[in-house]
Amino acid sequence: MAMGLALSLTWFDTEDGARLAYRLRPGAGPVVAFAHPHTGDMGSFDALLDLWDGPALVWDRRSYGASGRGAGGPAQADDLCALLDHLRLDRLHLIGIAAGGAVAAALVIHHPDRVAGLGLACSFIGQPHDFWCAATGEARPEGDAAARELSPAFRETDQGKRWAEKAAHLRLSGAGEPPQPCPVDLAQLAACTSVHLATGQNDLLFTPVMLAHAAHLLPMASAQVLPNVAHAPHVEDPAGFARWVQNVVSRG
Ligand SMILES: O=C(O)CCC(=O)CC(=O)O
Repeated sequence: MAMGLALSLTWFDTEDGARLAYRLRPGAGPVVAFAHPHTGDMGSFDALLDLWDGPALVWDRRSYGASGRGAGGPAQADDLCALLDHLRLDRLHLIGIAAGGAVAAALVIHHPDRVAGLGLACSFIGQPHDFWCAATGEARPEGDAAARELSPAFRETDQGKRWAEKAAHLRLSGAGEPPQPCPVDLAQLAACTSVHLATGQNDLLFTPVMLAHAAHLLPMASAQVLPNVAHAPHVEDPAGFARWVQNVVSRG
């Protein structure tokens, strides 16, 4: 069952000169594209993609991992749209984690015909964190990235330590800087079908209470709390996360 990504690293040049790194595993059935969070790059899906053996696309978002910055032109969702055009992927399933969720949601709003099913995990959905704190009365957690984003037990594991090293490396390399625009209008998203929300039971950043508020704002969406994980469910529990992704794909 474990296949990893069959194809090696490939590159796509945007119009403004950002060289984007991606991996595509083709095959029968719908492609699922995974948009990574601010604390990771496409490599953060390695364990998940050892379990998920269907067609898949991952890429380093502009300025993350191996991808360049270009002249700072288009919004992030435009990068994804250009990549999909280049790959001739007319329609796919799209999963966005944390900040990757804003990219995924923005693509769906502007190109609803291209996305068969949208899954947003641990995502502020393009709103500032203060928006969710004000709506729920919850506060921003303290501490470093690992303290804010990982379950306490997972932090102590080798994978947890590797996650923290990668997050620190990305921060030092200026990944995500300057911030790239990715506006998401929740009212527009509410008009989209096939939206699925999730967050980790232990997520201190996008808490289960915030998830309930998001489900209130997006009443057409399904909402699920993923057990025993925090803000990086794809890394903490790849098998459980793969089951949620399968659910998104099955429900379309
Ligand atoms: O922008 C979001 O939805 C969440 C931002 C965040 O949690 C940082 C990350 O992507 O890891």
